[in-house]
Amino acid sequence: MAKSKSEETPLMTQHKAIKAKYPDAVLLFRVGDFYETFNEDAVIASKVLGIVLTKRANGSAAYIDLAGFPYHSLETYLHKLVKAGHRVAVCDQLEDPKTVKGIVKRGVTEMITPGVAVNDKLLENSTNNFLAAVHFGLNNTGVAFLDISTGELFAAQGSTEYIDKLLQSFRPAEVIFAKQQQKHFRQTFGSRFYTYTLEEWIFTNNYAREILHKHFETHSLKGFGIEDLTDAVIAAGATMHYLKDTEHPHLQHITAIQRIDQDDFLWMDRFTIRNLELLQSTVEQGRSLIGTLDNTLTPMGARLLKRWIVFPLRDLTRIHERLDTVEDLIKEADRTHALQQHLKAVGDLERLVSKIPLRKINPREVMQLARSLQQVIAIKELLSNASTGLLQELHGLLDPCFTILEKILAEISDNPPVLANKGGVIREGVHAELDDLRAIATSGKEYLLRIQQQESEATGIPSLKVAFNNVFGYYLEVTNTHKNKVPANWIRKQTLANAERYITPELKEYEEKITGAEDKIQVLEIQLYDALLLALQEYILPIQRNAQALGRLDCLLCFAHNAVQFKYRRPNVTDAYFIDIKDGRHPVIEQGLPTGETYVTNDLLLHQNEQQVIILTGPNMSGKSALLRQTALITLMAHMGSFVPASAAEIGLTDKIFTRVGASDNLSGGESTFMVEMNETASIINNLTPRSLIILDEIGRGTSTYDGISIAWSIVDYLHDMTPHRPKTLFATHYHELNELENKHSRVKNFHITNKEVGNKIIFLRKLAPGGSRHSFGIHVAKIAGMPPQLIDRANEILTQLESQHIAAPMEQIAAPIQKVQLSIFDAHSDTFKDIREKLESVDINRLTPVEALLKLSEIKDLLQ
Ligand SMILES: Nc1ncnc2c1ncn2[C@@H]1O[C@H](COP(=O)(O)OP(=O)(O)OP(=O)(O)O)[C@@H](O)[C@H]1O
Repeated sequence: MAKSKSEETPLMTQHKAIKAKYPDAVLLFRVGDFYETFNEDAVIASKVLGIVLTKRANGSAAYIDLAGFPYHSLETYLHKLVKAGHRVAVCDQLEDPKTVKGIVKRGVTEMITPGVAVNDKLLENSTNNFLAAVHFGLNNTGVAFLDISTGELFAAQGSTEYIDKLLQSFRPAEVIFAKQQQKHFRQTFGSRFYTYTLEEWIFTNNYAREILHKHFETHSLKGFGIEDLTDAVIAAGATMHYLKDTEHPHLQHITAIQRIDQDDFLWMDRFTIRNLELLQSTVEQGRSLIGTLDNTLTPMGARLLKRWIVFPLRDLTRIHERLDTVEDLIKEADRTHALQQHLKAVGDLERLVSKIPLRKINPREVMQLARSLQQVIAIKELLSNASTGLLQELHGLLDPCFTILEKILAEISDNPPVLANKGGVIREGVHAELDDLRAIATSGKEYLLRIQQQESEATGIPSLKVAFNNVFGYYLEVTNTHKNKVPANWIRKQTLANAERYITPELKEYEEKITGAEDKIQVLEIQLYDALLLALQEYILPIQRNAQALGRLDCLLCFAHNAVQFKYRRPNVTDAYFIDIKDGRHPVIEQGLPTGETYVTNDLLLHQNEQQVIILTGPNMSGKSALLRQTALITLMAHMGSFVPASAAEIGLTDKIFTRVGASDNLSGGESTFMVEMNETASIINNLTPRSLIILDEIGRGTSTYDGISIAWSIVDYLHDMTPHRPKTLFATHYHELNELENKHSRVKNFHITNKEVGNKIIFLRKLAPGGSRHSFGIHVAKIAGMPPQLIDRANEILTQLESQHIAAPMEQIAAPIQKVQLSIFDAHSDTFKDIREKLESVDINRLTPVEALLKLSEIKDLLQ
């Protein structure tokens, strides 16, 4: 039949049909030895990958854009496309082109998105790659986090604030939710994440349960403790659905759902995780806590440590268990050293085992898995006489899986090739037929060498060689100098610049024998390898248990290592209501100090009944923020079961740590507005308990001075008067007016960070001392920063003038900001708030200084309570 005018090629018709199923993904379309992209995909690929964009004829239809790359570069290019935020569908040839007439069958074999990736190049060893699903229910929000590369699946539900904290802790590479909830998601969580929306029916209870029951082969989700958490179930179901949607049907390595329970962990909201720089520094090239503490030896340990940091324990027994273990590991130094040596030789068991059902594990990785299991034998042996409960538990969990280990070692050769079809994967002696075929292949090869020698002698061509290529198989190569010696019965196949290539009937006869054997060897080796993988599949669960146990052991060994290396001490974590730190240091700053400088240590006591609120003043750059954060970090580390940077520390059990930093510290992410600062502060005040620790760093500075003082003042008032909670609070400020509060409240104490003035220079002593400070030396810091001398002189002049003036504070300046403060801060006192304002209006405001006005305000409030 004649082609109609606009008819495209069959290849493009096939491409169009497949692309229609993946409209929002870049389709990598395998054609021979290349992955090609067409049309809009080609434009993207050429831009992102820097490959040439060309045009190609498409039958009698319009020309199309085209860009491609060799198939063996897939991983490299995939990485670039996904990192650039694209979803990629890999479309492979599903038949051998040699055996098919006409167009080869093709289909998408894998879809890669930022949150669904198993390719090594896309993954970071020490970081999980989580896909998250979020579902807003009627009363709760559900979330699930799934890492297909490790098989871990977590689920939780609760308030949006809780889910926000979990999102900050797990830092998913991609978040999915229902299309209809898009606006809600943006309003609640902003645009911090790479997101993708799915149809609403996927986020339903029945569908989620159906998909989860089927996958886990259960009738309920009780075993995972999430049966009643409908929104969490929906989210977990959505993640599993998404994996199947992205062409990942083999998920036997996802063996459980782990419930995350808010009450099990010391609570830190997302602002605290950010402000304390737990996972990431807030400044470019700065160090985070994880960057300092992570001395783990395995990827499992490194990933787990990140979770231990954002989910510190809240259970005294479990904290002590970890501390006891760290102490024991330090004491038993020889055993610890041996454990470390064996752990170093363990591969990424979690990710290796996850590749089994996905059929992505190569022979070399199978061998790595076996060698890791051999280390398990040695580690288990070393733990056999462990004295602490935790090490005994780990000893019990370790299982070298002897049967499969022996099978791998018996069947896979010592140094196998990466690709199963390359030959040499299976050892000799495993399969009789394979051995016979190998004998033929090798003797054939030896024979070819003999031919080479014989022909060389017969023709007198010394440089003659037998070689092979894919086009005409085995051939004889003769350099141009000896061309004239070639016998007449040789058939010339190719002429090169310096040589000619020939074949002979004898050569072809042997070639058939050898290649026949080699083909059979390849088929047999792949069969045997597949059978081994099938057997290995039965061991997914025990190997995962090993991986988890080794991850925990690694974290504990890391704590022991840090304790010795950084001179950390065991904290005494008790159920008291105070925090008493002796010679505390900031774990991150102290490691980053230039050589020769030492960190100035400080003692700090926060006590619910005596020293509940500390107002900390001192010059700019003196170390206020460092002291605040080190107190929070020491408390947090103690709750992780780690030793701490202090000579001694008594840490009362803490259930929540809140940190807030004045707005101008957080200029990134569009979160620098004063409103955000106030929202954050309001959310602390509404969530406090007697075991909470609050770190406030220059709260109120995001607005005018009077507004700021008023807010800071009323926050301290409020926290002090919060009976019976009395949350322990550290408040650093440049508002020296707040020092007045010590006289007003029994549990508010002033401290300052000392400095010394030598001539016109300030030396920071960084020691904490009782009493408030009156100066911030901001102008001095400006001078150090290199401001021009004229500017500095002028600033000093203005400062002197201001200090000598009596600045009256119009009462509106005090009252107005209070209106601005979120009403939620005054939730319990909303009537009081109204009364305060009435009383305020009756005062002759023009006569008062700001501080007097605030005292008045406070008095009025007290009166009304
Ligand atoms: N105890 C200490 N020992 C040694 N160096 C310290 C100590 N405390 C702080 N520093 C160093 O001083 C720098 C400034 O400290 P920090 O940011 O805590 O000052 P600050 O008083 O909060 O300043 P500002 O009021 O300007 O925000 C830190 O980055 C650190 O390098």
